[in-house]
Amino acid sequence: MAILKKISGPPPDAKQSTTKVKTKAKQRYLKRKKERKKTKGKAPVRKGADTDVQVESDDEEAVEEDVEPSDEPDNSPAVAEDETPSSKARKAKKRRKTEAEAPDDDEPMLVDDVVPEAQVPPPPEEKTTSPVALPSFPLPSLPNAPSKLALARQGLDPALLDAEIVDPNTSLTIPSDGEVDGGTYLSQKTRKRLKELGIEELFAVQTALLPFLLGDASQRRLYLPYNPPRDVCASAPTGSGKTLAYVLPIIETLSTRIVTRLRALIVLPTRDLVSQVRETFEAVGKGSGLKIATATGQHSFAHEQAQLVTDKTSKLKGGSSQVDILICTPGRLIDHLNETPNFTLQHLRFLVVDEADRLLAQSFQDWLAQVLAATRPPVHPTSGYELSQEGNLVNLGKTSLCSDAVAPAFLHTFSIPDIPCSITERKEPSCQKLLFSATLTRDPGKLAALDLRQPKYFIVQGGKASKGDDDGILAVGLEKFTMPDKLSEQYVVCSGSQKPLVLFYLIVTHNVRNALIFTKSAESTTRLVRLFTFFEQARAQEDPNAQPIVARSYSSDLSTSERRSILDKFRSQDIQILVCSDLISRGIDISHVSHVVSYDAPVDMRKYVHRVGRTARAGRSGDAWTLVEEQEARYFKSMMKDAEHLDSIKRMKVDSKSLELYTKHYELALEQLRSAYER
Ligand SMILES: Nc1ncnc2c1ncn2[C@@H]1O[C@H](COP(=O)(O)OP(=O)(O)OP(=O)(O)O)[C@@H](O)[C@H]1O
Repeated sequence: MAILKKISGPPPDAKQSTTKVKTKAKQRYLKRKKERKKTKGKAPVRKGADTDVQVESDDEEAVEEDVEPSDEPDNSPAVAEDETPSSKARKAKKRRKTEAEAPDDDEPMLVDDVVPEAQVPPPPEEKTTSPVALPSFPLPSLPNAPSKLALARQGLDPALLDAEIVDPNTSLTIPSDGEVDGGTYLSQKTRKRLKELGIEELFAVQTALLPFLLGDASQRRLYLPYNPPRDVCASAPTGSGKTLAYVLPIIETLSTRIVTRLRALIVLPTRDLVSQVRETFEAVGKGSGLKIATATGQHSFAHEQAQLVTDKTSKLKGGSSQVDILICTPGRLIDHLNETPNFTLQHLRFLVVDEADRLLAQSFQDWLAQVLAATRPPVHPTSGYELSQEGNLVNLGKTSLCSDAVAPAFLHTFSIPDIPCSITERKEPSCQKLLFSATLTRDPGKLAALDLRQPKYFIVQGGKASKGDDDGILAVGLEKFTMPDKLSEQYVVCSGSQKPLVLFYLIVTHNVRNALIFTKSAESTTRLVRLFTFFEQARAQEDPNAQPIVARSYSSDLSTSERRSILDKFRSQDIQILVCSDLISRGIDISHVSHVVSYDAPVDMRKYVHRVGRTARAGRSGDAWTLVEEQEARYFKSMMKDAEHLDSIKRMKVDSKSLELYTKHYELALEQLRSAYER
């Protein structure tokens, strides 16, 4: 605005009025001058028009040069001398007439009021020159879109630039016998155990993590108070063996323990996952002597307490753990932290957060902050001892001290005020955090809550990316999700009313016998299972040779024991189709799942990745189908496009003619469902 004002000069009104004043004053002055001349009779002869013009012109110049002389001509001595009374009267009459003829707005502008030329501010340039066009400025335009690389770099955690990008096809054969570990860093005993379990080689994520966690002998110790270990964040596709990537190092490191302390804590989002991970620990750690427990709320609190601690009566600074490894859900963990006497996390050597992005989003009782606080020594220790006046150490009776039960980093809690000694030296807790997920967030803001210590990132991702180069930065910065190698993905667009029929058609025509079908809610799982059961009955009635497919629902509506029984039946293939909510979209490992169907399309890419990841696990092949309602198609495609995944998912067409084959059975099933709900 300021610039515009400057350019355009004073407002037009002001300019006009200045011009007007000058012109009229000039006119009046010239008139009077003429009169004076006439009166004096100095020019009795009437001049020609040309001469008149000339005179006027001369006078005008004089006025231009010196307005001051417009001092009342009446007062000029020459006039005063020559004036007769009659001419005076005439002049006065003329002046009155002139003033009367002047327009109203001229009223205040008497000759006396004319601003002398010298005082008039110089006229702005525009007045005399032709109007100048406003300077033209370039039109505003959008800046160039930042490059992908620039976007990827934005806000990138510096630790991510140092991320190790692992090729998903990397593997390492586990040597059978003998002392040579073949670069696996696994003990002979563990290797033997793995062979018994049918595991012949390490998968990509395992080949990267084992050397990092076990390679350096000094880092394998239980306590590292002066050289605390670096934390680890691992992102690898679904079914790529992340569980063994932490189970193996934990078992190898803890097997050296002499006394039982809670040294590994594994936090998982669901009870089902807790049971599954426990099975892996038990299978691999068989014969290691390590004690494993779970806390999920499946059993009574007292029962769990009895499993976790030996002594609930006296207060022990170092705790009294009965277990080496605890696998739990966050809610129950907090309950034990707050209410189970002698349950302590001070000895933790490993804190594993599996499905980390999901757990970080879970703010239940601020569980993470509480857990992290429990692994750190208190800032202001309250010693259970004080010095008597005689200088003796007096036990205040608050705690029983058994020094070898206290973690080194917590020893200073026993220091006696004002007496410096070696145990007052601050030591770091030895707890190493290990984070895992197929969709691990790389947002430093979200990971900040974990207070990671020099985190080392491992990213299992295909392509030509490698550490530090542009592709590597793109790979880590843009959160691209990697799918299992042998996963084939398709989607079908159909109307909402035809969706169940399309699903049944696909199941029957593709002879699907091991499938997980995901719906959006627990309630819709039940309804869909009922409809499918009626459909199968209708089909069996028409064709006695047809083997009805058994489907069951699996959701949070069921009790834990019911869920376990259903999962067992599905694993043993007594149930062929499990219609489930997203409760088991993460982590659940059922090897024979051949198809995953998203009956209700997932609303975010993370959910999609975890759902489809229930098939094509551990190098097997699998199919993922997504049923997309017509009105959802645009959103679904844009979601895929944003994730740079649209090219990998193919559209499958199901024409209405094909559906006619089963329309009769479907309508019958619908009828039965309606009457079932009416009942
Ligand atoms: N080295 C290996 N050799 C053979 N099978 C393996 C190996 N490592 C893991 N597996 C098997 O691969 C399957 C998938 O492993 P796991 O459940 O750990 O995958 P994940 O990466 O945790 O997947 P998700 O992200 O879905 O939780 C399991 O059945 C596991 O037993």
